[in-house]
Amino acid sequence: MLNFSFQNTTKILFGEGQIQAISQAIPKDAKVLVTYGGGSIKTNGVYDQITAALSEHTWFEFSGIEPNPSYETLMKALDPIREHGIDFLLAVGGGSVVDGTKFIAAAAVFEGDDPWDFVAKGQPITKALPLACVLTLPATGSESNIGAVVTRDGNKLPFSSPLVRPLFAVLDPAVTLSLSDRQISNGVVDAFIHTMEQYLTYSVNGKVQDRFAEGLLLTLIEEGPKALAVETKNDLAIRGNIMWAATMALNGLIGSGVPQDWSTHMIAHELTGAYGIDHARTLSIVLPAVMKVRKEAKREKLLQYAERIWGLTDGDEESRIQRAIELTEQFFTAMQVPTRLSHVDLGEAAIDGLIAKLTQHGMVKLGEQKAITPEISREILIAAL
Ligand SMILES: NC(=O)c1ccc[n+]([C@@H]2O[C@H](COP(=O)([O-])OP(=O)(O)OC[C@H]3O[C@@H](n4cnc5c(N)ncnc54)[C@H](O)[C@@H]3O)[C@@H](O)[C@H]2O)c1
Repeated sequence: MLNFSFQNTTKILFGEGQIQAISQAIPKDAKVLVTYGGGSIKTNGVYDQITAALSEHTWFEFSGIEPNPSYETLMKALDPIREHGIDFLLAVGGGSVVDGTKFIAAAAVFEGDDPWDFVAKGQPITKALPLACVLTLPATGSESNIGAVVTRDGNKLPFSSPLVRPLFAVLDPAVTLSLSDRQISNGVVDAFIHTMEQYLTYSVNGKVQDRFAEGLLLTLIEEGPKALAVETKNDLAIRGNIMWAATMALNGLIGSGVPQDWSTHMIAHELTGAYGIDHARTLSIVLPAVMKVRKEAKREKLLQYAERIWGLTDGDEESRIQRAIELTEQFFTAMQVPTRLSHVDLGEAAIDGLIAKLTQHGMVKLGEQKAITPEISREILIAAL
């Protein structure tokens, strides 16, 4: 395997009732800003649990962080931070709220002209307010990683810094019971594709990473559909397995010491940026096409994936790979997400604009071998039609 250094400092507080643990986990003298989204936490009891847990803290709130959080919304949080001398951020929500809060944490103490510079221009983040989170939607892994994605004027861009890694993350599977089927699907598929981005590359004999990744993929394939089925959807053990799988899929562990792809994400971000399609639903469209177009470069891993995930050992290599891609698409369909651009009413006419945006965003050498040029991205989008 490749050399690596791995450190994940986020303390995980897993299990039912763990929200109350934030009363001890946040310093008593902190001035806390609780950040959240559109208010689902007010109807599912999470807000009340936060209020009870913070009864001895000084805290304020900032709401309205939307899915695919926007720069404009996030910048509004800087006023209450300055006004109240906030020195600790608690994100309560899904990946959008956690990502948005990471941006706020760095923007609040940014010393340059415009915080967008650390997103669009890669200006280094040298400080950030401490943050932690209560996760309400298992999907992104943002709760214990250093990444975030923010959108400005249709440009959806990632940034990362160890300084924005949450100090702790509460993972209570019970808070996911209020999720809609659509959000459950999105979360399972997002976690699945995070795993694939770090697994389906080329072999460096990283046996531990591969088998951890395969364990996550198998868990998501086994438990994902159960979280949608009427008889099992409220089963907390199923929710718990999905929640922990999603965290583990993108906390740095399975990606350490192995090549990583991320072309599916970079191409898919343009679909969200341009058309506002849910993150996971863009990934489920792009990944099968990446598997098809990059079949040769990924051959060895595709065969391993076919055998270990789908039990495919009969037939020639080509037919096993083909079948593994079909089964991946069938899994996505079972999870009720689209697998073609046509499923979201997009056709060939959209492709020029998406390629122009990718190029504008510097996404011109994507993939584990940096071999995916805009021309190959075009092939991928055509394969996804
Ligand atoms: N930081 C990372 O490593 C990383 C990785 C992948 C994706 N992302 C980004 O994360 C964002 C997507 O995050 P997400 O998939 O977690 O979804 P989300 O945070 O956008 O939430 C989706 C919807 O679910 C609702 N919701 C959340 N929890 C709920 C609950 N318990 N009950 C009812 N409704 C609830 C939200 O209000 C929202 O309307 C995208 O912007 C994506 O690009 C970040």
